[in-house]
Amino acid sequence: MTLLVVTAVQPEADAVRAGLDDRLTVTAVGVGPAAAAAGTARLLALAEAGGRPYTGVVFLGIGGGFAGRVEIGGIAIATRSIAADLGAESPDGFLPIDELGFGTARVDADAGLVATLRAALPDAALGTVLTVSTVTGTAASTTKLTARFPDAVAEGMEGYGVGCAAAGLPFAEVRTISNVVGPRDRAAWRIPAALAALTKAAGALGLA
Ligand SMILES: O=C(O)c1cccc(C(=O)CC[C@H]2O[C@@H](n3cnc4c(=O)[nH]cnc43)[C@H](O)[C@@H]2O)c1
Repeated sequence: MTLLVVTAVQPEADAVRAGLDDRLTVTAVGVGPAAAAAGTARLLALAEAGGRPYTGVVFLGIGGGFAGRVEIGGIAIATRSIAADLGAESPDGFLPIDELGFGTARVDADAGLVATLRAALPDAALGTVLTVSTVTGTAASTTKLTARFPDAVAEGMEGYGVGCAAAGLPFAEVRTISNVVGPRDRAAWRIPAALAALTKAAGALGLA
């Protein structure tokens, strides 16, 4: 498989590069679903136009972990990436786009990629990884998300966008945990620990 490996920002790409073998390239495509989708789609299109198409896409980056599911410094492997805030607000609560009939907020991870990643990262948490445009920062929002997505293990801002750009190519999202999803506490973020775990997680891709 010729994998395109993408991250959100350059420090993540640098951490991933430290764990990758030379066969794979890694590119920072930007923060948030729109930038990540656009950047990933451009890289895929350029490779295809150049006659050297990628055959799979993996996003690696730091993320927030849901309490009790994955610890800070731990690793989460997405079984699916879901845009948690893609839909409509209503007096009766949030209506996901899937219920509105305008498409889906969900991208399933490739089973083969997930199996490879799980084998290489046996301690990783497995489950839904949520994509948001606004980092969750209150207990109330956290409660709403965990009620809607009881199998959510982590939260990020790019996975769904990258999965959309993959457009049916095998896709996977891996998050290393920098913080607990909940009331904003910037001082509690452990970005260096999450970046170190990214380097470890990247080594798994050499098996893909
Ligand atoms: O709130 C802050 O002061 C703050 C400080 C440092 C970083 C941020 C971010 O918003 C980083 C967003 C960036 O990192 C990913 N990420 C990491 N943790 C989370 C999270 O709990 N929820 C969503 N995204 C997270 C994200 O994918 C971005 O690339 C804020």
